[in-house]
Amino acid sequence: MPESNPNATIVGAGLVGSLLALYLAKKGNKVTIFERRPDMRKADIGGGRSINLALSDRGWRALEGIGIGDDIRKVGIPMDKRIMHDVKGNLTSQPYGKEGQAIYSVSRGGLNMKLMDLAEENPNISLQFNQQLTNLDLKTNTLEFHNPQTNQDTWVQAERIFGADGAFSAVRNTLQKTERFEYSQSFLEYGYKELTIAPGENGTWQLEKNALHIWPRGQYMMIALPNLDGSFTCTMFFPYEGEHSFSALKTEADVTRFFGEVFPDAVPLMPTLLEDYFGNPTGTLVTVKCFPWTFEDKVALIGDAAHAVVPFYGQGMNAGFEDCTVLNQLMEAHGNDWETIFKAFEKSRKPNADAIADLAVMNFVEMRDKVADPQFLLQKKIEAKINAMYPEQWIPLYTMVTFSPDIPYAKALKNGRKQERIMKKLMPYIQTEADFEKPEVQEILQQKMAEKFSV
Ligand SMILES: Cc1cc2nc3c(=O)[nH]c(=O)nc-3n(C[C@H](O)[C@H](O)[C@H](O)COP(=O)(O)OP(=O)(O)OC[C@H]3O[C@@H](n4cnc5c(N)ncnc54)[C@H](O)[C@@H]3O)c2cc1C
Ligand SMILES: NC(=O)C1=CN([C@@H]2O[C@H](COP(=O)(O)OP(=O)(O)OC[C@H]3O[C@@H](n4cnc5c(N)ncnc54)[C@H](OP(=O)(O)O)[C@@H]3O)[C@@H](O)[C@H]2O)C=CC1
Ligand SMILES: Nc1ccccc1C(=O)C[C@H](N)C(=O)O
Repeated sequence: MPESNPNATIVGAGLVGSLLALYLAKKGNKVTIFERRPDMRKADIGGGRSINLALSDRGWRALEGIGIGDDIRKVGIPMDKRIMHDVKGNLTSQPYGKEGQAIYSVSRGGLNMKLMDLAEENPNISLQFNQQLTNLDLKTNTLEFHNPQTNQDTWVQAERIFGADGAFSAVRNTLQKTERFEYSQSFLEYGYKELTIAPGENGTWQLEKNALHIWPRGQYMMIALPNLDGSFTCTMFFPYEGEHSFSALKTEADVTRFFGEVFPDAVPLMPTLLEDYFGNPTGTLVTVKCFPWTFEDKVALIGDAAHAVVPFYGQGMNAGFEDCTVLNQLMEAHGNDWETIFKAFEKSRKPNADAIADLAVMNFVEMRDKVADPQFLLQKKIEAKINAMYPEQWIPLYTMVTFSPDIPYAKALKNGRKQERIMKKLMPYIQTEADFEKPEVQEILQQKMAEKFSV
């Protein structure tokens, strides 16, 4: 029993679904969003487990496209460096980019609610909460939603459906049953747990505010991102099994002893450690790849539903927001020719989604292990010098991914691999920053750069 016939039906009012609605409405579409959860602005349910997120240039570009970049920037905390904490509490730091470049810690719930507010203000967007997609019939483009609060089911016949329903997407589940649909999911043998560093007196920050803090411990790590109220949200990435693992920490005494040994400078700042550790769920870490992302001119996957990546580059949402930027460009180029838009969308985005998936896994090794190695930090300083010498040809990988919204992820990955090969040749000659000036180093560098190295 069809109930309505909107132009665009979005499943999921998460970060990407809410932003997508604004872009679609801007292009004259009438949009209805169906969200499984209650309205987070009314219910005290927060914004999910990860309470802050790192927002960077791809994300900013998409937010600026709907005119809210400045509003969000006001409530974001710039983090211009990593600060590493060793087991004795000694600190080292590594800048993310050049002077003035930073990633921003923003509240996940705050950002999602802001996007929902804007969507609700728009007369062409309707938001429906407590509507869980339970069935999708691709022949008739009919969606079935279940409202767990009223126990009622609703059927909606849609013209065009966008699956923005996250890493465990129900829309994708339906596409999986179509012919030749490629799908893979791969879980890390690690989970994550969110913990808290409390605010200091009068809402001050007990660690350096404008930094992302890392406690790299080889096979595992903890990180902390600042919040506006002076607290930090910590995330512990830890194996499920093994000597140092979730399964090995069973009692309060286990947790107190282990954290005291491996994160001694953080523990005194974490008065709710035991409450958080035993009260918060252990999250899974998954990469999902699939293809195609679209079905005829009727259905498209977007955001995590199309490409869930592990969180270690802080790019999942940024990549989903970039999907919206690209879709918007395609709507501008092709008007209402949705078949062309969908085909071009998946063709352009798929290689980039695959690349950020690989980059994210690589960044886990960098964060939990390499950043503790002085030789790695030296290499990063040398790369900054090469960048200063060859600003057009040599842009550090982190900068290409994070601060260069025009360089596709796939190109960044390819160039990053080339750079790594060159660094492997140079670093054996370099023990200090001054060694960069050595003639043999300069000679190898010039020779490699001459071999047609361009971004
Ligand atoms: C620990 C962690 C840290 C992260 N940190 C960062 C970071 O710093 N920077 C960054 O860019 N990214 C980060 N990410 C990734 C980021 O969270 C995701 O990429 C982003 O949330 C994807 O947005 P989305 O809208 O596609 O999916 P989601 O945010 O998951 O939204 C999906 C929405 O769909 C709804 N939904 C699900 N199923 C149904 C259904 N059947 N019917 C109706 N509605 C449904 C959900 O309730 C939800 O509201 C992190 C992820 C994790 C796990
Ligand atoms: N790439 C990654 O490693 C991960 C990414 N994310 C992304 O982070 C964002 C928000 O996270 P958050 O709000 O915490 O998400 P949630 O974990 O709250 O939401 C995901 C929902 O998906 C369902 N689900 C199905 N299979 C699994 C599974 N194996 N593990 C966990 N959940 C599963 C659960 O629904 P039910 O309770 O009905 O079974 C769960 O409530 C989302 O974008 C999500 O896509 C989240 C986790 C991992
Ligand atoms: N937001 C995150 C969530 C989980 C893990 C890492 C991040 C990061 O942002 C890491 C940052 N880009 C870094 O490379 O230091």
